[in-house]
Amino acid sequence: MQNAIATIKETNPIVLTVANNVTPADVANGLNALGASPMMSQTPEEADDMVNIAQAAAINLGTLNPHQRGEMEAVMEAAKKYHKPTVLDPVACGATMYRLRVVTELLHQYHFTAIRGNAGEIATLAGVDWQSHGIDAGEGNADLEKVARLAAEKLGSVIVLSGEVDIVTDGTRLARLPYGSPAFKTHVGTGDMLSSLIGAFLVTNDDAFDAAVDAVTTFTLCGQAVEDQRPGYWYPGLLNNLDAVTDEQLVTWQEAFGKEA
Ligand SMILES: Nc1ncnc2c1ncn2[C@@H]1O[C@H](COP(=O)(O)OP(=O)(O)OP(=O)(O)O)[C@@H](O)[C@H]1O
Ligand SMILES: Cc1ncsc1CCO
Ligand SMILES: [Mg+2]
Repeated sequence: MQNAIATIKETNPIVLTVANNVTPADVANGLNALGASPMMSQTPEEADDMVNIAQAAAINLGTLNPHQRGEMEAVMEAAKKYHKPTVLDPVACGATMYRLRVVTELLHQYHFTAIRGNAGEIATLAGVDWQSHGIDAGEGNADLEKVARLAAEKLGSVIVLSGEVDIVTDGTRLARLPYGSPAFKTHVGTGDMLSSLIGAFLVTNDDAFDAAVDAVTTFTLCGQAVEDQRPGYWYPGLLNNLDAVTDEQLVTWQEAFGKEA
């Protein structure tokens, strides 16, 4: 979509996030700065109503527990019923047997429009050998494009494999997006923010691949364009840029920061 950012700022789509308990404020403020309307809930009893009024839903596995799993299922049931786009953030899904079992079962039960994770998380979903490091990507020598494509083919979702270069693929189309900066790694939860922001962009475009490309491009350029990249200054700068960014500004930044990926 040509005017995805303007559309979000004009229409304020509600993005329901089943958040982890580490970064919910970051996710809410990131969505809010861009112009979307964040909403969080932990109660299965209201999941149907919540999804009904939301335009998209994001599920974050960060601090998964059995109660929250019930909430995730209730939200996904409602998303199916109301035809709302969904995003999964499979935080550290290979780190424990419990997470691996729950994510495997969730992916059997439900289809997600998009899935956003780091290399370790997407490799786990694709069934590729990789040494994750807790919530971080860790190390491996698999070809990340192949890993992302495999996951997309296996799950039928748009995959966003984030990192220094972000890879977006629906199994057929593939984009390598080179924007961003090391500062992203200094703030815990930038991945969680990106996952819920993808939810907002999915509302602007029926083509989930294009929507995910727009989301990644917007978020990473807003972070790269911050003048002072020191951790204590960078994060407020990121929020300032999400607040001020326009579709035109994005093109200007893309031309200024453009590099081969
Ligand atoms: N080395 C890097 N250079 C540029 N951008 C990066 C780099 N590493 C991560 N990013 C950006 O940081 C954001 C979060 O991606 P990352 O892969 O770090 O997620 P994550 O591991 O799930 O993070 P978190 O656990 O903190 O939520 C993405 O927008 C990505 O483009
Ligand atoms: C630090 C941490 N632990 C579980 S979730 C989370 C936030 C990053 O996803
Ligand atoms: Mg993460």
